[in-house]
Order: sequence, then C-alpha cells, then structure tokens
Amino acid sequence: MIYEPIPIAAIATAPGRGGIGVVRISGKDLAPVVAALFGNTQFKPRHASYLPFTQADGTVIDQGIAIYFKAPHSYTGEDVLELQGHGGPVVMQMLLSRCLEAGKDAGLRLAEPGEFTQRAFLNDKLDLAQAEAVSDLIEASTEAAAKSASQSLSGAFSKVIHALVEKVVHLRMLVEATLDFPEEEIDFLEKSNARGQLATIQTALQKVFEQAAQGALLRAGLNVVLAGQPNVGKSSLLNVLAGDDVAIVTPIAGTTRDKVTETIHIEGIPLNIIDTAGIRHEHDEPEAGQVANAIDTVERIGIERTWAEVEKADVILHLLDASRGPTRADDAIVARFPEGVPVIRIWNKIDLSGHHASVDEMSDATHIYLSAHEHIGIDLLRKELLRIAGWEQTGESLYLARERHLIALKHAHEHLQNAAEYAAQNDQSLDLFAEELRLTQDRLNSITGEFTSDDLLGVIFSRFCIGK
Ligand SMILES: Nc1nc2c(c(=O)[nH]1)N(C=O)[C@@H](CNc1ccc(C(=O)N[C@@H](CCC(=O)O)C(=O)O)cc1)CN2
Ligand SMILES: Nc1nc2c(ncn2[C@@H]2O[C@H](COP(=O)(O)OP(=O)(O)OP(=O)(O)O)[C@@H](O)[C@H]2O)c(=O)[nH]1
Ligand SMILES: [K+]
Repeated sequence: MIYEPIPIAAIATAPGRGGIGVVRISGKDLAPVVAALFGNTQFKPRHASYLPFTQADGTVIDQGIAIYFKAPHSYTGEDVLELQGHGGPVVMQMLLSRCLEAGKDAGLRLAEPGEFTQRAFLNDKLDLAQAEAVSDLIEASTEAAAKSASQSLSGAFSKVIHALVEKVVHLRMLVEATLDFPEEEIDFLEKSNARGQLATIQTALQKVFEQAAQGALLRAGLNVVLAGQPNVGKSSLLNVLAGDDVAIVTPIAGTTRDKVTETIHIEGIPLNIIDTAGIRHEHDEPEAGQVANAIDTVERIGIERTWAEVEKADVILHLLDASRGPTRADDAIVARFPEGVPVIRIWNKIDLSGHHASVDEMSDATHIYLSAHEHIGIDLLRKELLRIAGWEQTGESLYLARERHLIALKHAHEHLQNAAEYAAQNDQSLDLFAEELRLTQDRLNSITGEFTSDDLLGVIFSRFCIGK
C-alpha cells in the first residue's frame, strides 16, 4: 500500500452535540501546521495546553485544549495534534475548516474513513487484526462484543496467531533442512516426530478457530426470519422477543405488509429478528370467521418480500397456529424454504389449543409450543436460538473475529490436513509436505496483515467510521 505522507485532519468525535469535541491532525511533520495555527507557541509533547483557537484574523473560535504528540510516540506513529474544544457541531466544523486552511501549504487534507488507523497499521503501531478490532470495538453493540473486541485490540488474538505461525515455522525449518540432504529424507519424519508436531499444531489451530467462531457470533449475530401464514402471531412473537410493541398486531389477517426488523440480544448475541407479511395464496381457504378476501397489490409485494427475507435467513422461525393444527398451505410454505437453513417450527397460541409449553426434537425440525400473546414458552425459544447459533458459554476469552479471519483459519486447517496426508504416505513426499506448511503460514499471516494485498487493506479501512 502506498504510504503518502500528506497530513490529514478530521473531527474525531461523533457527529452531533457533546460535552467535548476533538479535531485530530496527523502528519509526518506538523511543525508548519502548528506554526500556522498557534504562531511560535512551543508545545511540550503529550501535555495538555489550555489556549484559544483562533481564526487567521485573530477572532476566537473556542477556548480549548491542545495536545501535541511527537512522532513516533502517537496513535498513528506520526506527529499528531489534537484540538479538544466544546463539542458543538458548528464549533467543530469551524475548527476543522480553520485547521485545513492553516495547513493548506503543508498539503493538509480531510482524512478518509479509517485513515488514522490505517497509518497506525502502516507504521507498525497495530497489526491488521488489531486495527480491525478498533473498528469492532467502536461498533460493538453489547458488553460481550466490546469485551472481546478489546481483547483483540490488546493483541491477544494476534498473539495466538503468532504462536501458531512460530510452530509452523519451526516445523518448516526442519523439513527444509532435510530437503537439502535427500539421503536423510527417509527417516526425517520419524526422527523429528514431524507427525506429532503437526498434530499439535492442528489441535492448537482447532482451539483458536472455535474461540474465533464464538467471537464472530458476537460481532455478526444472526438473521432470524419469522415466516408463516397470516394471523398465526408472527408480529406478536416479534414484540414479545423485543420487549416492545414494534410491529402492529391485529386480529385482521394480512396486517403486516412490509418487513419489520428489530435487533435483540440474547446473552450478548445480536439477533436481527425480521417479521414479514403473512404468506397466503389466492386459493387458500379463508380462516374461520373471515371472508376470503382477494390479495391486493400491496399484500402481494409484501409476500414477495417475505420470500426475499427467507432466502437471506440464518434461521427460519416457521409459525403455525397450534389451535388450528397443520394445514396444506403450510406444506406449500415449507416446500419453498431454502435447503440447509435451520428451521424452528413454532406452534403458537397454546393458550387456545391446550398444549403445554415444550420443545420437541423431531426429524423435520425442532418444534416449540408456546404462546406469544400469553408470554408462555418464550425462554424455550431463546435457548433454542442460542443452540442453533452454536453459542456455548465456556467462560474462555473470545476474540471478536471477522468472517475474513475464520476463512483464513479454515484454509490454514485445510493445508495442515493436506500436510498430514503427505506425511502419512510412505513415499514421503517431503517437498509437498513443506509446501503445505508454507501455505499454512501464509494463511495465518494474512490475519495479522503480513503480506496482505492493497485491495484488501483498502476495503478493510474504508469501512471504518470517519475520524478513526
Ligand atoms: N484523546 C485521545 N483519546 C484516545 C485516542 C486518541 O487518539 N486521542 N485513541 C486513538 O484512537 C485511543 C487511544 N489510543 C492511543 C494509542 C496510542 C497512543 C500513543 O500515544 N502511543 C505512543 C505512546 C505509547 C506510550 O506512551 O506507551 C506510541 O505508541 O509510541 C495514544 C492513543 C482512545 N483514546
Ligand atoms: N390466543 C392467542 N392469540 C394470539 C397469540 N399470538 C397472537 N395472537 C393473536 O392473533 C392475532 C394475529 O396476531 P399477529 O401477531 O398480528 O399475527 P401475524 O402472524 O403477524 O399476522 P399477519 O400480519 O396477518 O401476518 C392477534 O389478534 C393476536 O392477538 C397467542 O399466543 N394466543
Ligand atoms: K401482524
């Protein structure tokens, strides 16, 4: 990645009003910018100086605090100047504009999203997994997610990755040395216990993967889609899960026309619960006590959207009315569910049907009997959702991993698997064994960002918020 040493500036605090707001500037050498802003004021590095921030003509914008960090002892590893003022959007904007004007000759420009952290990465202040953790910490929506992002930021995740890489490197050295002495190849695997070393690495990798996969759940959560015929109680179930009246509930079939999404948390795992329009066809029999009304355009579009949501679901909650029992229309609905997506079949309205709240593992799906309206059996559903998500409370520290990390770990696992196969062959394909180890190392290194492509770096940092 090309590192342009052009100075950058941005408002580092959240948009809107706050007690304090911060404008941050970073550059290889900020002396000219500081001089333009504050004349010949001398700043002692990392000390708070209380002073007026002024326009070019001397009018005061704000009275604030300036902190100057001298390269390389700063967040970015460059010179950093922080102007901490009163956190009003207008003051902050004026302060930022003033900085950009003062730094014009030095080439000062507005920072791109993630650019401060990108510089921290390029200056080796943070590795890639840590840089990603900065963004994940800011985005964390639960305490559990924040805790594991903070773990990764402190370098705990990178450390276990480095430890794995070291083990791989050690084994590689043994193998490569042997490759130079072909006559010794034959008993290399025996003498060095290469298979044992490989098995140790595989076990360690597996453990990291499990911790990372659990952490990934905290970050991404699951899309849970409520689907079923009209009036079975989908909106009622969303409301009870959300603990709030987010969707409209009426006895009129076809009330929900568009999707309603609400993010809830169960044990720190974010679940996006999506209520959808009830699915029906023109020729479905009308419900008891209701006339068969035609499907209007709005409802038809709503039902199309339901299917679009079902396609994107991580888990489908198929709702049925326990007091009515299964219907042929439900068979048609089930037939259209995408393959491989877990379905929980929920029999709602047990207060009417007389069933007890229960969970039933059946061959087709897990069936849960509950009542959304009476709040009976809801905890059974929460537990089942956690089980499907794969959430296990081990009490171990987790790393707030991203999909990218999981994929790299999976690939590393596959290369180790291949290496093990070569090791098991009697013809001792040592060079192939060595190559698989090299590939394993590359995959692991991509997590912390050694030899990562510019394209990937660009994508990762562009998803940060502004000023970070
Ligand atoms: N005001 C302020 N608060 C902030 C930040 C900031 O940039 N400014 N941060 C930013 O997002 C986070 C803190 N991160 C930081 C990381 C490193 C250094 C730093 O000066 N590092 C030096 C010195 C280390 C030391 O003294 O031990 C270095 O790495 O050499 C500063 C902030 C959160 N709070
Ligand atoms: N007795 C009883 N009634 C319920 C229960 N859950 C929902 N209802 C009632 O069933 C009716 C329909 O509920 P909704 O939650 O709007 O159903 P829906 O599946 O979202 O309906 P559509 O918008 O038509 O798709 C309302 O009158 C609810 O009060 C339940 O557990 N027991
Ligand atoms: K509804």
